[in-house]
Amino acid sequence: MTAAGVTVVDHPVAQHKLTLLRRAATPPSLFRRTLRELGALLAYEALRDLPVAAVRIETPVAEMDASEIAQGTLAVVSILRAGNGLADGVSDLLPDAPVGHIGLRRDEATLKPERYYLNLPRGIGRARVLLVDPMLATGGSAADAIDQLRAAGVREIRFVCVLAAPEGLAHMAERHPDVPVVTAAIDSRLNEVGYIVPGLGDAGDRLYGTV
Ligand SMILES: O=P(O)(O)OC[C@H]1O[C@H](OP(=O)(O)OP(=O)(O)O)[C@H](O)[C@@H]1O
Ligand SMILES: O=c1cc[nH]c(=O)[nH]1
Ligand SMILES: [Mg+2]
Repeated sequence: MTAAGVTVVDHPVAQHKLTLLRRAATPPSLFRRTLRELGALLAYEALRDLPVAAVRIETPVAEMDASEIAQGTLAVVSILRAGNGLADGVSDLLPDAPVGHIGLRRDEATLKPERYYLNLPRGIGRARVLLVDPMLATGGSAADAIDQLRAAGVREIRFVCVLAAPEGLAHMAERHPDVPVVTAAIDSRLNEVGYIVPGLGDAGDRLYGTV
């Protein structure tokens, strides 16, 4: 467990969508739509304590004190490629939050992440960052993405995934104990080629039909 905590979103709607993602027979079109919907549900839970600003508004009936998420409070960062499937759902929920991208690909032999792209929104150091990637397997990709966010001056980060392996959670606890993890499930283990078991396969390939 990470010191900052692991939240498993066990809501029936989230679990139903997770089952669709896990099924090998689910085609990319349904996988993409479902990952997007689950991204919104997981982000909703991960942002439960996001600070809001007071704002005076007029309803058709009266003036009142209301609350809103101020511009600059939140940024979303997606770990390419598969993270984009979740990030689209977060953008459905919070369309004004800027979205950054960190390009990482896992080397099939070493299972270590290789960097190939970085594009972060201006002023990201002042925002809380929701870092999204469906799979936390060895944890190498998430930990490296967090290293890059820290180097850019980000202080508060939450990591949202669909599936976490115990090995990935242990890696996060060691490298980034202050980063909370929100996931739809914790699976049993990694197999000999670093895939989550029972898992859902290669999230990027299933999202983009590149299997
Ligand atoms: O926890 P780890 O062991 O680092 O593995 C998880 C990473 O592997 C997958 O990406 P992949 O490298 O397959 O890239 P893709 O999204 O482009 O398919 C996944 O989306 C994570 O980024
Ligand atoms: O099971 C896994 C592990 C890493 N990356 C994936 O896409 N799936
Ligand atoms: Mg992949």
